[in-house]
Parts: sequence; structure tokens; C-alpha cells
Amino acid sequence: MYIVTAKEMYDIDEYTINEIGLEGKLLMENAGRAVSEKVIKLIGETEPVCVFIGAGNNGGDGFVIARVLLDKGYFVQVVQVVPDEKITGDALFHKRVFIQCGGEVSYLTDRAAICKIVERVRFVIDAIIGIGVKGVLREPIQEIVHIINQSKACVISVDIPSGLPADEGVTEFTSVQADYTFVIAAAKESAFLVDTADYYGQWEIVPIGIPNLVLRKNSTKSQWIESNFRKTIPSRTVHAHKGSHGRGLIIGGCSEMPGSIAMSTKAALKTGAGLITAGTTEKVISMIAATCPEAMYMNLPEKDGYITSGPALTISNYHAIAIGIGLGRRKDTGDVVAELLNHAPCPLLIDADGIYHLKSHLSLLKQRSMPTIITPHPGEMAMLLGISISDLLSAPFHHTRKLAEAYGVFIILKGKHTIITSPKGRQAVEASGNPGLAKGGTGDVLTGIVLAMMMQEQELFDALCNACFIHGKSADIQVEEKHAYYDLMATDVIDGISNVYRTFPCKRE
Ligand SMILES: NC(=O)C1=CN([C@@H]2O[C@H](COP(=O)(O)OP(=O)(O)OC[C@H]3O[C@@H](n4cnc5c(N)ncnc54)[C@H](OP(=O)(O)O)[C@@H]3O)[C@@H](O)[C@H]2O)[C@@H](O)CC1
Ligand SMILES: [K+]
Repeated sequence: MYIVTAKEMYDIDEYTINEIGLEGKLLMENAGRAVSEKVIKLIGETEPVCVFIGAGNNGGDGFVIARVLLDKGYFVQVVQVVPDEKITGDALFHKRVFIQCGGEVSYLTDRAAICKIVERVRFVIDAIIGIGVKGVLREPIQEIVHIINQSKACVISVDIPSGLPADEGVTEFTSVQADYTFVIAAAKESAFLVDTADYYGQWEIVPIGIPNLVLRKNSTKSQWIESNFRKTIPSRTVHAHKGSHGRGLIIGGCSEMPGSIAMSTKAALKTGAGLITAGTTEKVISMIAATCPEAMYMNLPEKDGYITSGPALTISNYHAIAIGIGLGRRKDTGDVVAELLNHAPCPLLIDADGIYHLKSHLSLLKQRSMPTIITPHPGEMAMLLGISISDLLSAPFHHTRKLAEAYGVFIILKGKHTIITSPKGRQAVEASGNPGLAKGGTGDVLTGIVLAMMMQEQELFDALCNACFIHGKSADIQVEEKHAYYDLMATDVIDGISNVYRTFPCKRE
């Protein structure tokens, strides 16, 4: 499931046409047929359909869809929203084929005429503009899009809702609001952004015969889905012992937030960590030890209830360390973060208040010889970058990649569509999870899951993606089986980790 920009998609088309030898007309036929199949499943047998067609290749797809539907016996009305001379190339080829098959095309831009047509149909197919949109829609197309959006018809967009930019970073646009979008060959960036994702309605990718190797070669982003999890989650051998699955240290907690480190610790153990030590203050240890008897504890020096740096911090024995959860924002707790950045001899995960402290120590990231991973939510990420949250969310792929490459850090940018980025710029989107996760404590649970995954034998990037998958799927299964968005608690997400492993079992050796 690749994710592309418009330019990457054009490169993919061009390579497929010129190097692989599949002609544009053929790709258009495949695209139109693939979308038609989905449309037919959706609309049932006899519904009249109106197809709106624009000047480019997206309109060409529309002519193929209209022909397939006509051939299947549907009543199809085709409204071309640009004059005849604008239809050229492959789109003109398919327009002619449609007409040869008995189809009729009306060139219409008049408001009253279009309103009348739209009122009479239950399904509108939007093949006006695809990834070739530039700027805000011009008239009369903008007005036609408003009519479509105001109608009661179910709107099915081809490739992308017309007017919506494919790429991140575009904030001004007018777009069709689709109920369904059948996306051609690869997902476009805008399907994952806060301000644009909803325009797609429900969406699904339809393959059109572009070889996988071409998609892989031309894209740096993909979606992390069940098949990725199944392929990469490491197996557990029957001869394994607790030491085979990693020793981890979690540092955090303060008198006011004792629960956070308890949840991270429990989540790490539940995810499969061999041994977990919770490094925290004596008072927090006394508060949480009974809730997680499987863990070990490290008593750290404290001042006014907060961890401070001191000789008690032994960090040489661990395969991975996490810091930040419930740590507090005092300057001397920040010194502990700096100490770890300087000396942790293993992968280091920084979360929550640890990210707050990281802002003053960003330069230390570059000196680390072992990987560093941060798990910010958008507010923390914007703080690190010194930009507004809305600027970050309008181009999250760009901004996270910039930070990851500049400081050599792995980033998990949390959200509905969590973006995982490697220091080399590889990116994945993990989209499981539900609104029940919008609650205190769920981030602490993710930290524990990520730490546990970091200690299992798998590529670090895969480990981070798998951790997000486990966290989101746990919440999803819990809501499916016994909870609602309202009552799902962070601790339920920990309990639900078992369901994820049972639903998507690891291979056994
Ligand atoms: N072989 C392939 O490549 C394949 C491509 N495929 C399909 O092609 C699609 C891409 O096709 P594309 O490149 O022709 O662009 P497309 O999205 O149809 O739009 C161009 C038109 O939009 C117009 N327009 C732009 N901005 C505007 C504005 N603000 N306001 C108003 N009008 C505006 C622009 O007009 P112009 O500015 O030129 O006057 C031009 O006429 C892609 O999404 C997929 O569906 C599949 O069939 C598989 C094979
Ligand atoms: K479209």
C-alpha cells in the first residue's frame, strides 16, 4: 500500500508507459474497469448514474466507467464540464469508444440544467479532475462542485475528490466532498492529513496493472498494515528464556504522576519484553510495585518528588531504555535526559516530558552512536520544530522527515494517522486505532509497547511500526468486543494486547 505525491504518481505512470510498455490507453481502460467493478458493487442493479467528466485523464477514466456501466445496462448520463476541444489524447480515444458503443455526451455548465440532473440521480460519479489539479478550482467547475456537494446524491470520486490536492502543504482549495473514493494504484498524501482526509469519504485503492516494482521504486512512503505486521513480527523459539527477549529500563514517574510509569512498564511486559526495570523515585515505587509484580525496580535519587541525576543511574545493562513518562518538567529532571543522550549505550526512546527537555538538548542527538526514537504528539512535535501545530499538520510528512534527517532520529508522530519516520527519510503511516484512544495514559501504554518491540529481533523501523499496530489494534478489538469509545481506558489497551497476538499470531519456530 504505497503512498505517493502527484509527482511520484506521474513518474510511476511514465515509467510504466515508457519503460514497461503498458500504454496509457490501457492503463486508463484498467483504471476505469477497476473503478466500475467497485461502483457496481456499491450501487446495486438498476440505479441511474450521472458521470461528471473534465478535460484531463481523470475525465478519460470517467468515459471508461460510463461505457462499462452502459454495457451492463445502467442508465448513464454523461455530463462533460469542459468544451469538446479540451478533450484530447487518451481521454479523447475513450470518449470516441464510448460514443461508438452508443453512449451520449452532453457538454453542460449551466447551473439550472446541472441541478435538474443531479436531483434525479442517486449516484454521481466525479471524474472532473484528478491529481492534475492546480490551485483553487476555476469557474464554472467550482460552481458545479458546489452543486454536487449540495445534492442528496451519493458521490463517488475517481482517484481523488475533484479539486482536492494530492500533496500535503496546500491549504487553499475547493473540493468535492465524496462519500466514496476509489483511489487509482497508490494512496495520495492528502488521504492522511487532518484537513483533507475527510473529503475522500470511505476510500479504497484499486490496482490498474502497474507493476509493484515500479511503485516501490518511485515511492518513499507506505501504509503499515496487517500483512506487514504478520511478515515482520519476530517468532519466538521454544528454547527462548526471559533473557532472549530483552532487558529494558523505563525511567519516569513523579509523586503526582505515578500511574504513567506503571502503565508503560505493564504494557512493555505484556507486549513481550523479557525483563523490565522501572527506574523511579522511592515513593513512586511504593505506590506502584503491587500493581506490576512482574517488574523490577530501580530506586533513583529525587528532589521534591521528582527524579534528579545522581550516581544511582546504572544504564549499561539494558538492550533499550525509555525516558520521559511522568517525569515532570523541572530543570534537574532534564539533566537526566541529557545524561542518557550522552551515555545510553543502547537504543533510547524519549517520550512526553522527556521530549519537552529534549528541546534544550537537540544537538546531543547527532552525537549518539545508537538509535534514538521520539514519540511526540503534534503539539510536542511543533514545539520541537518551533512552528505552529496547524503548519505542522498541513505538511506532517515534510516536517517530520526534515527533523528526522537533520538530527538522525526516528520519529513516531502520533495521530489518527500515525507517521513513523526513519533518519534516512523512510516513512510509514499506521492507521489503526479509534477515538477511544483520545484519553490520558494511552501514550504511556504506547511507550511501553514501543520499548518492548525495540528489544525484539526485528528491524528498528519495523519494530516501531509494529508497536503502533499493536497499540491501535488492541484499542480496535477492545471496542469491537466489549468497550465503547467512551469507556475505553489506557489499562484496557494493555489488557487488549493479548487479543492482538491471538488475532494475528506470531510464527512459531
Ligand atoms: N496515464 C496516466 O497518467 C493515467 C492517469 N490516470 C488518471 O489521470 C489523472 C491525472 O490526469 P491528468 O494529468 O490529465 O490531470 P487531471 O487530474 O485529469 O486534471 C487536469 C485537468 O484539470 C484542469 N484543471 C487543473 N486545475 C484546475 C483548476 N484549478 N480549475 C479548473 N480546472 C483545472 C486542467 O485544465 P487546464 O488548466 O489544463 O485548462 C486539466 O484539464 C489521475 O488522477 C487518474 O485519474 C489513470 O487513468 C491511469 C493512467
Ligand atoms: K476526481
